Amino acid sequence: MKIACIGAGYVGGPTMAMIALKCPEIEVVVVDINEARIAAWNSDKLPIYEPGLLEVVKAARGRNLFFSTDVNKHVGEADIVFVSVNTPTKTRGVGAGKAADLTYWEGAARVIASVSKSSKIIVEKSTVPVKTADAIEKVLRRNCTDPNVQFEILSNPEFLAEGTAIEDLMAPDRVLIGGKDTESGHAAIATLAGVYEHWVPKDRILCTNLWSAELSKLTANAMLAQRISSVNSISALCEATGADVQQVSRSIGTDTRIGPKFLNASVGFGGSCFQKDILNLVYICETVGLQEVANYWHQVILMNDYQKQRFVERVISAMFNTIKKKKIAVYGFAFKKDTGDTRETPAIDICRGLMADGASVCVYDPQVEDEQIYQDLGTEKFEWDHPSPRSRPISKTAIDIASNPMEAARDAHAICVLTEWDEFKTYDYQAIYDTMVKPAFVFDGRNILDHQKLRDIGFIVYALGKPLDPFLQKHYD
Ligand SMILES: NC(=O)c1ccc[n+]([C@@H]2O[C@H](COP(=O)([O-])OP(=O)(O)OC[C@H]3O[C@@H](n4cnc5c(N)ncnc54)[C@H](O)[C@@H]3O)[C@@H](O)[C@H]2O)c1
Ligand SMILES: O=c1ccn([C@@H]2O[C@H](COP(=O)(O)OP(=O)(O)O[C@H]3O[C@H](CO)[C@@H](O)[C@H](O)[C@H]3O)[C@@H](O)[C@H]2O)c(=O)[nH]1
Repeated sequence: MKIACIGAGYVGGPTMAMIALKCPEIEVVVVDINEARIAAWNSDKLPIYEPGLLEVVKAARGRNLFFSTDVNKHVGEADIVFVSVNTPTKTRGVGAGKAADLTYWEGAARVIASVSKSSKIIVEKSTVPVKTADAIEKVLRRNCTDPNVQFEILSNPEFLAEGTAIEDLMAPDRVLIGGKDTESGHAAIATLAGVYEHWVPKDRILCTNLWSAELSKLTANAMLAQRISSVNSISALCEATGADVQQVSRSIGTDTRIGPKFLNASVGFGGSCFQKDILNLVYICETVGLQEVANYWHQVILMNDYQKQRFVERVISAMFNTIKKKKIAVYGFAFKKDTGDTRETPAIDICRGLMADGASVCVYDPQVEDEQIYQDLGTEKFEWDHPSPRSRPISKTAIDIASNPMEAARDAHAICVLTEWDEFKTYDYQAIYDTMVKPAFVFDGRNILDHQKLRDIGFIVYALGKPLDPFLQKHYD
């Protein structure tokens, strides 16, 4: 059997590496039009940072795992074609700002149709709107000239999270496969399930109809993001009442009906998926006339925007309502720990918000490349991406990036922790404090530091969703 995967990104690369590792008898080729990305997959400096990924790639690469730019050849030869291309939010035209842009998906489908000489199973790995399989089937059927070639389309959404992709792929909570309720549909589902059964227990492989699988992916992300927005809304209430959001999270999370995960209050959720997929869900609801349902889910995004804005305002008011010309160290730019990915990271809006008030921001992140930070802070965002008028592009010369945490904090008035990197917990904060302007502030947007220890050193500490430091209360009560 030969598998080809179109799209060598955060999903295509790791998922195919895992399939190749676990199924040595299957040839797996990941193809992409981006030559630099393919070259990086063939090197020791992979295009994405993901713990454990290099080991998995090295174990299978050259044996039964290959990365190539020859899309036509490998797709043409494959029995199963996974499509794992990007499906970003549409930026213009009908549905701009909400609907998923399926240009890359349709492009992939046209390539598959044009190069196929044998029947294939086409697997939707990308996150797509409900009913995409229908549209793709039409494109495939109308563009394939060989009448003997049949396509069976399956939906097999991916649930891995960045930073834990290898763990998630190694032992997934479930693998979801949606297909048609026909004989050929069932056969295709069985073939794909057979691939996963090499390492995933059968009872974790869920089979549904196509539309349930497509909708389940959007719903899972909406529900996960909704938990974060819910707990973030409570973090604001905690600060106003003297309750502690971590205590509240623990108290409610021990109720088995609620569960403990995804209840960490934060500066807001980021990443390439949550906002995009909720906007997509909102758009689907609107197009079928369910405006109240659309409004309900849209509120999850509005609460996320509010949380980022609230953090910026907290920093400004704590520092005597002026941060003009004050150096502020930002620890962490990635949207979460253990990844170098910055797509939709809350750090963009927060850095811009601080700089809009005149602060001189100095960023330190253990994984994010400097060029990425310049690009993220310097690029105009779309209207639906920056409800705060403060979120304006920043010129490269105004952005300061440090290569280590000491350098970032030297002569700074404050440190803002925006990503929960483990290494931030291990620093010598006494040494850092000694180099800072006094009063020295720490704004812990992830609640990862030892706040009592920091207070003992002399820092004024703001911890998200926790009772306010008496020093800060003077300025708010
Ligand atoms: N990032 C995640 O954690 C995650 C998790 C689950 C699902 N998803 C979904 O998976 C999909 C892919 O996400 P990603 O983060 O891997 O995106 P990505 O942007 O990292 O990778 C997509 C790749 O597809 C390539 N591509 C686009 N059109 C192509 C074509 N016609 N032929 C060959 N290559 C083509 C691009 O060059 C790019 O390298 C999205 O739909 C996303 O919503 C992402
Ligand atoms: O309690 C929490 C948990 C997460 N986050 C933030 O939420 C964002 C998203 O985190 P996470 O979901 O762990 O990472 P993603 O890689 O975006 O993964 C999500 O999006 C993927 C793409 O669809 C799905 O496959 C995954 O199942 C889903 O978790 C990050 O900014 C986190 O810091 C919080 O603020 N509090």
